[in-house]
Amino acid sequence: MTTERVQITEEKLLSDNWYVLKRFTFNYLGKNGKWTTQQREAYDRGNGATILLYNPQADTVILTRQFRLPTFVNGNSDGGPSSGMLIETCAGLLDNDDPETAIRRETEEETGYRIQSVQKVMEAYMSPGSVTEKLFFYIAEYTADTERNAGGGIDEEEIDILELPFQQALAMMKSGEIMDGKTIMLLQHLYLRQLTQFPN
Ligand SMILES: Nc1nc2c(ncn2[C@@H]2O[C@H](COP(=O)(O)OP(=O)(O)O[C@H]3O[C@H](CO)[C@@H](O)[C@H](O)[C@@H]3O)[C@@H](O)[C@H]2O)c(=O)[nH]1
Ligand SMILES: [Mg+2]
Repeated sequence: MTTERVQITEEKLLSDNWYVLKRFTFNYLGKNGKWTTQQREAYDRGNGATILLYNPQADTVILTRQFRLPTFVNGNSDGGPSSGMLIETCAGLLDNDDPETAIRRETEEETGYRIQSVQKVMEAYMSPGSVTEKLFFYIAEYTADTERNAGGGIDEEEIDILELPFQQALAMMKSGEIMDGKTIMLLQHLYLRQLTQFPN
């Protein structure tokens, strides 16, 4: 890939053991008008989608909880039973689907809910210094009558489904019990929407 300011000159595969880690060498035109040669590593897991399920009548949300190894090795471990467990909005990789198809699939696999209409909230790069992934954010309503199966994930996944009062989820964000970026973004989005009649 080449633009007026950036020319990628080499792409070296460092690992494709699971997802793909590459080292890029590129020429970069600085603000001072000089070209430098630089290197950066980038981890490519494809793009993803995430969703907050909200029941407006009951004022509750559906979140998930699962073991996340990277958090376990970076402070999320008190040695107790919740070591490495992270509370998150339902999320998954697109796996060649468009974002809306992917989030419907993931919602059913992980939470069991077969949702009707989904609303797009935003798109965001979540870790732009090292991870290529762009995440597509959604919100959808569910009710006690929404069709559902057991959920819990596929293959080796062990995903707990949490139905929480929205106010409790907000309090857990403030107390540090919820520390996942995408989850905080969606909870804050819903909070702002309620507070300000922010357009959907
Ligand atoms: N064996 C093996 N499995 C892996 C590895 N890395 C990931 N997996 C598994 O691959 C599956 C991918 O599940 P998805 O539901 O598609 O993705 P996700 O891990 O939930 O990712 C979503 O959440 C991330 C964390 O917040 C997001 O970063 C990402 O965007 C995505 O939306 C998970 O079961 C995960 O454990 C690996 O190195 N080895
Ligand atoms: Mg997932």
